[in-house]
Amino acid sequence: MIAIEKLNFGYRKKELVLENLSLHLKPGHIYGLLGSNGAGKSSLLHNICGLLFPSSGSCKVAGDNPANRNPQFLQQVYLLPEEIYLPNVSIKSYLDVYAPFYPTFDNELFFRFLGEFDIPKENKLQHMSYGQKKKVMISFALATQAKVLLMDEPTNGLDIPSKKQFRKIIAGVLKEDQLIIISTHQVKDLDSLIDYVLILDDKKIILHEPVENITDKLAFKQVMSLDEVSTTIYSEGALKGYAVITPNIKKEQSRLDMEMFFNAVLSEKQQMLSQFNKQ
Ligand SMILES: Nc1ncnc2c1ncn2[C@@H]1O[C@H](COP(=O)(O)OP(=O)(O)OP(=O)(O)O)[C@@H](O)[C@H]1O
Repeated sequence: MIAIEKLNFGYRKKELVLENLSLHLKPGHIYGLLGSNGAGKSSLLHNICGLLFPSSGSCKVAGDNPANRNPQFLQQVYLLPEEIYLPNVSIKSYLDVYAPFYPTFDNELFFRFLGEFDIPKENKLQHMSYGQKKKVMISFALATQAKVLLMDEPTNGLDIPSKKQFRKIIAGVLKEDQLIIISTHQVKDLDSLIDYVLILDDKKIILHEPVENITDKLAFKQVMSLDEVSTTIYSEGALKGYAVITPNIKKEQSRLDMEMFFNAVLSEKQQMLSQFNKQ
């Protein structure tokens, strides 16, 4: 569905933001795109949907080159941007104008999501808070049923109960022929939501793993003292003792702590990545 080969991209000629980046993504999955502030997540999403163009390399999405901006391609791809700016109209007028652009747009689904987010459908966009507007746009994005759905920091502006609601809604929407990428630096928000982790660092994708592979290779544990484990790769002080990541030699079951995993990959890069490159 997405095939990117040796992509180079920069806002200025001599300063690349993405360098020699290759990435292949399949439909039927929710990918979490993680990276520090300024790592280039938004730039990558914009290249995928044809709002920015690579300086070299190839980018194929749903069989098309996004840079061509073919109308048929654009109808299948939806980007929910990090910052949203909405016109001063009612929700209904917004739908009347923008929904027809997406042939697969489902009005019923839109109003169902709006209801789940507790947004009255008669509301005017100009009378809403930023978080409420974000919920309208998340509902709109999901109702497009676009084949490629890109969500850039979708949980920014949502309160804690709404983040939970967001997770619940996303978990129920994915279709087999659809692919969702959720980009964020608020790594915790992706817990129990995604099935693949992508980490963007140093201008490229340094990690691309299914969640179950991560917990197969690594064990996430709580210990009172670091002496209890001999093969710690990474540790963080926790309320009671330490949270640690070790190689999962005994094939123990543990739950992926997304935030700790992300911190560990950035701070113990070689050691963490080598766990996944072993045969
Ligand atoms: N319009 C622009 N012109 C010039 N440089 C830009 C522009 N937009 C972003 N950049 C630079 O490109 C780099 C990548 O930015 P990008 O917004 O893609 O990162 P990000 O991973 O999405 O960050 P964040 O998590 O903070 O949203 C940063 O160094 C940023 O300063």
